[in-house]
Amino acid sequence: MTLPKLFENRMRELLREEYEEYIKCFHEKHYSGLRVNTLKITPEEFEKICPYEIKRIPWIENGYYYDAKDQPARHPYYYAGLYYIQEPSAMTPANLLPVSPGDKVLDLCAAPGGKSTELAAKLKGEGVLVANDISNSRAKALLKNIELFGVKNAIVVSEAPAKLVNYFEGYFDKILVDAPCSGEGMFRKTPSIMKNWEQYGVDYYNKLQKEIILSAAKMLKPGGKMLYSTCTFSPEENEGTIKFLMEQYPEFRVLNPLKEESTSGVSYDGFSFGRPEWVDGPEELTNCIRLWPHRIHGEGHFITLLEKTSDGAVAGSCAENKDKISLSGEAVEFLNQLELTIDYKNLNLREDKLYLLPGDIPSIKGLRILRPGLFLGEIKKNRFEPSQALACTLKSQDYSKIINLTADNPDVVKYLKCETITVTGEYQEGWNLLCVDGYPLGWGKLSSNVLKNKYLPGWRWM
Ligand SMILES: C[S@@+](CC[C@H](N)C(=O)[O-])C[C@H]1O[C@@H](n2cnc3c(N)ncnc32)[C@H](O)[C@@H]1O
Repeated sequence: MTLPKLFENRMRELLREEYEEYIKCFHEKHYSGLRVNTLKITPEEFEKICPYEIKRIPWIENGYYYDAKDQPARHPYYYAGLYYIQEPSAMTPANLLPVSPGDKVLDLCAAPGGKSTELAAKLKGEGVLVANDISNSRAKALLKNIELFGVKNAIVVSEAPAKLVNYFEGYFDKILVDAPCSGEGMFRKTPSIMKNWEQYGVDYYNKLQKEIILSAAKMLKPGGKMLYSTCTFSPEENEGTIKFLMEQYPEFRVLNPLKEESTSGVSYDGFSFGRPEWVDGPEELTNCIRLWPHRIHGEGHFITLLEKTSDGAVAGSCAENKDKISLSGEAVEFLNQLELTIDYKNLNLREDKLYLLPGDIPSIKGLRILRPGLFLGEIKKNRFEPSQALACTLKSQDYSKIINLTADNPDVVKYLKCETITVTGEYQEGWNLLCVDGYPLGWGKLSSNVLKNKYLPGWRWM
């Protein structure tokens, strides 16, 4: 692999005696990882059913290395949302932001959702996650991952951060800013990023990062915590951005995230700290974390946990759901059958689509919203069609009409390819939830042993 000369020179200057060791890692393979979705399964349960070899990532409780030849994205468990494929270092930011159930959380640069899905898992369905990405096409991928993961309490948005400030000033308890960056930490895994680095350079991204972090700062509650991360090494984009934030907003201080979290069973060996001297910045920048590919089994990353200490902006008042609806007929009948807590005052009907909104949120009218909450289904001429997203939030015990197949049954892949399947056995007619080894995949409508396929066509197995 040929690295850009300018990059090599910069790295030699930064790393000095460590440079040779760093450069050697380009001759080694990169590591593949998956992160277990704790909304659906515990790591211990997953270890029992995982059909291929996995090994714990030392610093991520629900993260595992796998061998690329095993292709976990082509297994029915992937389609059941049991895990997310994610580079091991990229698991660290969401892991180190201390999110608790009930928090109001913003993921400002969220697509395709690698970190949002973990933040949602930490919320355990309580509180709200606003997952945003400025790119509409990338936000669509984000939406898919949020729904596949079975997240009930997310709003998916595609907006410029500065516009969100008008709606959410001082509102969030926790914010993740996984900023667009020059991607130096990913050169080994995705060499094509080098072209981008040469075309745009560090300064282009640094300008964007400064704009984004200032908007994020305004949306954080006093006492709230914000985690800033990149997958690049350059001091300007990392310590430099944090120094800039602290000059504009002196109420921010840098915390040591490794001291914040309970570290039982987790090893942070190989983590490096921030370098204030690289940007002539304050000493507390040593609390930042840098992951180097020659020190851990993962790619390059940078992480800073910040706290907003003093009184800043005041949270906007929460809007009532003014579009309250009274539901009747099939929709109510269907929803009443589910073991799903539905606060009926949070139901919202937009055209023929029925949503369950997260409670306690400001008005979001005027924003580009991909999902205002959990999409429950469509009401068509008084008939109710449950959605794919709803299927993904359920556990098999939440609904009585279940067709459960084992992962090695060829009908599972047939179903995921949107084909009609025939079932034999004692099943009830109507809407059935098709499961693989007890984990829901999607809906089908059963009539005389023929299951009409209702799997979302856009998600089908290719
Ligand atoms: C590093 S990626 C995010 C990866 C994501 N957090 C994940 O874990 O899957 C950065 C994202 O920032 C988005 N982005 C670029 N400029 C932005 C801006 N001005 N505001 C918000 N997001 C932006 C990009 O579309 C991109 O999806």
